Amino acid sequence: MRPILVTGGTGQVGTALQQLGPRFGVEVVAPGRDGLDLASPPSIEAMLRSRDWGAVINCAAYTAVDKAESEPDQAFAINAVAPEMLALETFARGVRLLHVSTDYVFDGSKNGFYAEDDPVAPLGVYGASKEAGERGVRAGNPDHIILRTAWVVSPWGNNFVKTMLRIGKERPQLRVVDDQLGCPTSAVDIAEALLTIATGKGPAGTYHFVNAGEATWCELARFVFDRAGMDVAVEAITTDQYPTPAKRPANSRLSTDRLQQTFGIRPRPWQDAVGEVVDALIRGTQ
Ligand SMILES: NC(=O)C1=CN([C@@H]2O[C@H](COP(=O)(O)OP(=O)(O)OC[C@H]3O[C@@H](n4cnc5c(N)ncnc54)[C@H](OP(=O)(O)O)[C@@H]3O)[C@@H](O)[C@H]2O)C=CC1
Ligand SMILES: Cc1cn([C@H]2C[C@H](O)[C@@H](COP(=O)(O)OP(=O)(O)O[C@H]3O[C@@H](C)C(=O)[C@@H](O)[C@H]3O)O2)c(=O)[nH]c1=O
Ligand SMILES: [Mg+2]
Repeated sequence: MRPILVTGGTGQVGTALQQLGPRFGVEVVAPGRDGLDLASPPSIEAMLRSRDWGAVINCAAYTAVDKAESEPDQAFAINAVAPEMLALETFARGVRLLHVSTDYVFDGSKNGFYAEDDPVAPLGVYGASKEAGERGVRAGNPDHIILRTAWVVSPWGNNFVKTMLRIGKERPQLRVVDDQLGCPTSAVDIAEALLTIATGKGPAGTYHFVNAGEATWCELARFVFDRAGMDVAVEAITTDQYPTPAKRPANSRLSTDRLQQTFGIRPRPWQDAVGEVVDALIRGTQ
């Protein structure tokens, strides 16, 4: 297969894609922001023109959920404007675009797991910017895959597991919200799904990929300390007791039925995936 271009090569999913590329027998080219700046249309155009790409995977994003509330222009520039430009540029070259999106496009009011066609209604700027990005991708390139995922963890970059391990070392007691339900997901598993799709022939459209099962942030925190063998007491609190600039959905569990049926991808339980991440962080290996 021709090489795959990955944006956001220094991020969690971008790093995982670089690591997995060889296993799929494909060259993954994954520049960081200095090699490909999504805020710069000429940078995007030049990178698209530089090689005969087999597919483009957009992993770059403005992911600071709370900060986005006070920086909406920056969030929309990277999460909405740039993906539409990538869609137009890939469409012009006959290249498939795989775009990673988020559970935060939903408002959390559903009882149960969200399907791809459920109505979106983001609660905050980050979610709104990602939702706008989805529309830009659909409008700009019919040959797109929008892969929504959630609660990404890995040994790299910033994520909830790393935050917990860090503050758990500083304090023997933590308070963590127990009324937001979601699907913790490993960046490595997302990368595997993306490469399976990118190197296959399945139909364009919107899909959900998360690890199997569900958890609250509090349950996830307790799992992490248990796995790490750390004696940290985690107090379950409500969202009201932990005020943040951005509102987050109370339920953003995603159903992966469509992806399983279409691509035969079977997500493993989040406990297996997150356990692997915790083990790697404790060992200091990646
Ligand atoms: N993290 C999560 O929990 C979730 C993430 N997602 C989505 O998954 C995708 C991947 O997320 P994840 O790997 O966690 O993200 P990270 O925050 O780990 O990485 C984001 C990447 O985007 C890059 N980036 C930001 N701004 C620019 C820019 N102007 N030009 C080029 N690159 C830029 C960052 O570069 P730099 O290092 O220089 O800042 C970094 O490489 C994103 O689309 C995100 O919205 C979906 C659900 C959950
Ligand atoms: C650090 C901390 C957080 N929390 C709460 C705040 C929040 O409701 C929840 C998660 O906090 P975080 O800020 O780590 O997670 P957050 O940045 O909201 O994570 C999201 O990131 C974006 C990019 C996504 O796309 C989402 O899928 C999701 O992964 O935990 C506590 O209750 N106690 C704590 O000590
Ligand atoms: Mg965060």
